[in-house]
Amino acid sequence: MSETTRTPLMAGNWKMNLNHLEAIAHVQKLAFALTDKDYEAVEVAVLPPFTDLRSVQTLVDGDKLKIRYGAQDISAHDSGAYTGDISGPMLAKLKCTYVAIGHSERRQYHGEDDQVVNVKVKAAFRNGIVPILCVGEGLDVRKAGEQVPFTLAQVDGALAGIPASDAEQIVIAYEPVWAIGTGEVATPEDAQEVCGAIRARLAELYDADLANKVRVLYGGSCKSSNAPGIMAKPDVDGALIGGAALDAEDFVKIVRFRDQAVG
Ligand SMILES: O=C(CO)COP(=O)(O)O
Repeated sequence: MSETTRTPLMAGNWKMNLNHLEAIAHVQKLAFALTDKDYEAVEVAVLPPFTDLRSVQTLVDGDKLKIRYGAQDISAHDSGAYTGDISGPMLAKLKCTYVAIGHSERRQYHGEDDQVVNVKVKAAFRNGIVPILCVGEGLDVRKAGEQVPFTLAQVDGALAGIPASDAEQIVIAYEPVWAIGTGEVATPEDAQEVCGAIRARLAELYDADLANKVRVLYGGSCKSSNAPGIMAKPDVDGALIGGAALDAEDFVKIVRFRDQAVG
């Protein structure tokens, strides 16, 4: 399938890093470096910890920055007795564009399964926030060669009951768990295999038009040195970046992946 109209999304997942003051400094660095040309070519987003979001919003609003931002998780519920949770209406009030859902660290450390991910995807859409749905296999699954069926089962689970009018806006990030924070990046071919399979599944679940609209990202040890090769693949429409997103210079280089030779 062609990549014709999809604008790549480069989203920095800060995970549990940078307090609200560091967040302001970091976004200022990005804002200083990024140009209108960058924003025309690529959509740029940051996903800071909850405690940073108000500061980031104030900076982005006040200076009319073109950087988008979002959260790393969302409650399945819109309000009530859910101690420690943050709701969709709260994120919408802070003008979050995106929310990451089902990140492997949430699945691993917080026991989130496909059913939980599904209700969180619904909560995001209910509140006008675009989910960045994270999927991907662990090393054992990869070694067994089962990465495609495993990842597609996660996609099926997350999208159960989601109408096409919502699904066409979703972003799906393929993040093989064995590549996250390990320095062991997937090859461009590995990324294409699963990202292409995800798009084909969207065409089956919905239709080819919708599948052609949805951005499928790669995540896992993505850096400026390996981004050009991975982004050159037809079904990879950007990246979800962890460690390298904390380095403003490298993150900006990833945004400018087209300026670099495919290595
Ligand atoms: O989990 C990730 C982004 O969500 C990827 O993390 P790293 O880029 O640090 O491997």
